Parts: sequence; C-alpha cells; structure tokens
Amino acid sequence: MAQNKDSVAYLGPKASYTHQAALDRFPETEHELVPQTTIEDVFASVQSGQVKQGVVPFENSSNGSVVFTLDLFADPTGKYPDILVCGEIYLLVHHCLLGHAANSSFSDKSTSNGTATDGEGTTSPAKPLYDLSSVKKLYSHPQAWGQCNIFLSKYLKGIERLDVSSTSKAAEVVAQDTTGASAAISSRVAGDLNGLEVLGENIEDKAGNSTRFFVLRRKDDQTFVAADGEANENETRYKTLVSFTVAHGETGALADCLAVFKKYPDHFIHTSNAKPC
Ligand SMILES: O=C(O)C(=O)C[C@]1(C(=O)O)C=C[C@@H](O)C=C1
Repeated sequence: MAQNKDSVAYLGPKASYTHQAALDRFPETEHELVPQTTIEDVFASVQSGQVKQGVVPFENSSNGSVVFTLDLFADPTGKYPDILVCGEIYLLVHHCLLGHAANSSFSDKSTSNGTATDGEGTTSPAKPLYDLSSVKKLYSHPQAWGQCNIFLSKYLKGIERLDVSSTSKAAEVVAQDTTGASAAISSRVAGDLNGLEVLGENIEDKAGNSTRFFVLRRKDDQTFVAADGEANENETRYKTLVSFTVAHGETGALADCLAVFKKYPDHFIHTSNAKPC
C-alpha cells in the first residue's frame, strides 16, 4: 500500500469510471493512484491514513444514489468517524457492452448507432454492433444495470446478471472467458485495457448520463486544515455535506431538522455562490 502523502485511493481496478474521475482531479504526474477492491476499502484506507485522499461514486443522474456509499457515510458502527468530504467530481458516463466477438457475426453497422434523443433526453436504445445470441451471462456493477435498462430489456432480456465490485472488474472477469458467453457493461477504456470488443456502444438510457463522485480525506489532516483556515480568512465559500439521523418514531422529525435552514437564512448561502471544495 502506498505511503506517499499524495496517494489517492479509488474504486478499482484500473479503468473503472471512478479511476477516470480520479485521474481528472489527480493527475498521475503529481499523485499516486491506488486501486481498491470495494468502496468500503476506499473509506478504510482514508480513515487509517494509508492514503491521503479517496474517490468514491456518490450519485448518478439517471439511477440516483449509490447506496453502498450512502451506507458508509451513515456509518452505523462508527468505523469511519474521521472521514470528511472535501471535493466533488462529475463524469459523463458512456457505457459499452464488452465481450469476445470472435464467434459472432457483425450486425449491420450502418444502423448501429442509437444516439438519437427524445425531448426528455432519453436515448433511444443503441443497437448491438454484433450478434449477441452467444451471450449467456452479463457482468457489471449494480449501479450500471439501472442506467442501461432500455438496451438490456430489448437485446438481452432474461440473460443472467452477475454483480461485481466495479465495471472495470466486470471487464476483467469477461476477458477470462474467451467463449463469447460472457459480456460486461463497462467503459471503452476498460475494453481496450482488457482486449475486449465493443459489442454495443452508448448503451445508457439517457443522453448526458453522468455520475457525481466525492473526494474524501481525514478531517484532522493538518495540510488541509491549514489550507481551510487560509481559505476562510479570504471568505471562500464551500459546499457542505451534512449527515444526520432523526428519531424515526417522531412524526415530523425530519421536517423539524430541515426547518433550521428556514429559521437561519443568513447562515446559509445559495449553492450557486458556493465553491465546490
Ligand atoms: O467506477 C465504476 O466503474 C463503478 O463500477 C462504480 C459506478 C457507481 O457506483 O456509480 C461508477 C459510475 C457508474 O455510475 C457506474 C458504476
């Protein structure tokens, strides 16, 4: 495990969307990017100080919250008391269906690109680039299924779906099966890295499909604490993530908590003025 002070953990392996988001913010020329097997491993490596920061997926424009990450923020067993969100990264997510196409024939490529959108930004389903009749198993991260419903229900209805820890893990698994029976929903980058064919491209339901990632750090990390102090002196405004639990037995408990925003409007600024930290 990297001890470098500029090390950044991410949900791996290489070529995951989380890796791509991490590279956007933390170029490898200045940071050591450290792949982790699960989102929880990213939390654990930041909490333990093994890495300086971590990148985790948080929510998707078409499929909503990443529940694994939300559960870790809720932290019911108190494992991650020092984790703080200190940044956000948005990534446009274009999914591909990846596999070994050696035994399949080409479908008509001239009609293969389904990227037209309707008025609501919904993408009509992309058409497969290859005959998919040999595909018997699909691998991906659970978040990806819900982003590709139209393509999956039209061309791969009833095919067994197997959850794996990330989309790039799915590409790795599928690369091992050269029979053509397995396919992954993952990125083109992961396909290239694992020697897989693109059997379908832009298979996400909605144009503009994007995922928001959070950057994590320890709240007592002195290098950031000093920078925060300096920023506050300059009246820099930050977005804030607040996590809390309400008394579930009390009617209106959540409304009571939220009422504080109405009661003290001067303490809160409109987010358009806030700097993504
Ligand atoms: O980073 C990856 O590749 C993942 O598998 C995670 C994840 C997520 O949990 O949202 C990241 C981006 C996409 O929305 C789909 C999956």
